[in-house]
Amino acid sequence: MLAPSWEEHATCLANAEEQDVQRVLLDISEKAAVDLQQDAFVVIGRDTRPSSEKLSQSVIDGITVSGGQFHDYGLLTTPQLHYMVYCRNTQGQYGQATTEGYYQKLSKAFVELTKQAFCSGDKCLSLKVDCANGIGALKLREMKNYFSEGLSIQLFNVGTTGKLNHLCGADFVKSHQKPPQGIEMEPNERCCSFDGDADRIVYYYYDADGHFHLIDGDKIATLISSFLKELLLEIGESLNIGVVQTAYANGSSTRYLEEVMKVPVYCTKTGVKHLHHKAQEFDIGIYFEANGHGTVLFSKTAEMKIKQLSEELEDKKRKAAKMLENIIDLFNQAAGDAISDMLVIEAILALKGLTVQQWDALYTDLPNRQLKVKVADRQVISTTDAERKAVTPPGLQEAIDNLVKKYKLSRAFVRPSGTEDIVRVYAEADSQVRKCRQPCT
Ligand SMILES: CC(=O)N[C@H]1[C@@H](OP(=O)(O)O)O[C@H](CO)[C@@H](O)[C@@H]1O
Repeated sequence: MLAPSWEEHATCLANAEEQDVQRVLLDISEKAAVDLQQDAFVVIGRDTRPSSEKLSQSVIDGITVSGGQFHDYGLLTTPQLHYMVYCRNTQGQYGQATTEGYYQKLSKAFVELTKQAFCSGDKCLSLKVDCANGIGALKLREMKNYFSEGLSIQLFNVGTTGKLNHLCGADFVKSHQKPPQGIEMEPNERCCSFDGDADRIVYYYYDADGHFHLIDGDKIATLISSFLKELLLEIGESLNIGVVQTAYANGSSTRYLEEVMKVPVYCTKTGVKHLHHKAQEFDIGIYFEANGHGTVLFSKTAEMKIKQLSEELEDKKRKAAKMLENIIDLFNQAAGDAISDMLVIEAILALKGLTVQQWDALYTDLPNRQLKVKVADRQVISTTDAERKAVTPPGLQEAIDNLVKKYKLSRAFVRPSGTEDIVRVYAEADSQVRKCRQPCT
């Protein structure tokens, strides 16, 4: 099963009285169609933090004393662990449940795609990757020989000296809107950052004038959506596409997707489980949080149709259908995955012949700020409309509305964080120049 739904189930359990646990478990197994007669099997993976080894051993001890079965993969990125579970739950149909299987599946699709971009075979992409001093560094190092034909990567912040996510990684780059420490960047050079467990990715570059440009999850979703839409147009198939975002998506991205690309956009609550579930409603569900966490899900119908067309169609149309087939294999459909997303993005840029600047120029982000505020009790704030409107405390939403209406293309919201004891405040508008009530001196 996919982890997001289990998170919900775990919350359910944590809130249950002891005597209710049995009933809750039965309810969960019914909803998730789990056969309780079957022997339990636990898939274990861990990251590079010193605590992970002990935690992992405790899980193994617990399973062993209760007579359960398990497979310990040792070091894995979070999305690789999701991939292993997905492979096992589909009896190997999705892929082979080994790191070798993961590397081969993704690399094969990537090399096939880039071969089409570089027909002469004499070109190769190059990219600098900030690994946030996390597990991504180990896994990319293991994997890079599998795709070296199409992409040459240089790894930074590989964990030999620096601390996990400290002054580096996708979250640092996104929230500070500046490059990580420890990476050497030349003007117009394409770079990306993973987060510590390699389930998020953001891109960035310095322009010739020394300005830093961040390309976040919204722009990643836009690049992917436009590529997939073009391919569907080419093969003449009208599969149902949906893009799923959260309230943190920049207003420019939503407008671009809806008004220029004519792709339907949906907003869910923050947290990848909400986006993942919504994306499952489409033939092709593209979901990304602005912070770079996301993937694309293809329905069984879409997958079968594309496979059939890649056999039936001819010439350019067949080529487009083949590309779609490889793109399906290249996306980790179990969870958002920095390695898989990186390979998808690199393949699309190569196939479309786009530079990082051209990709960035698809639309201009509205200036925005996101702050954390410590309050005595964050739960006094409750929200509605996918967390875009405050319901309580009374008067809060009116106060926000009164401020927001003074600015053009403006939007702001507050919500209690689901992961930290803080309230998050987000605001965007057409300009970041402060409007003075009094004439400025
Ligand atoms: C604004 C923001 O980035 N929120 C993050 C953060 O959730 P909060 O509920 O906002 O604390 O952590 C989540 C889990 O990593 C991630 O999915 C989400 O995008």
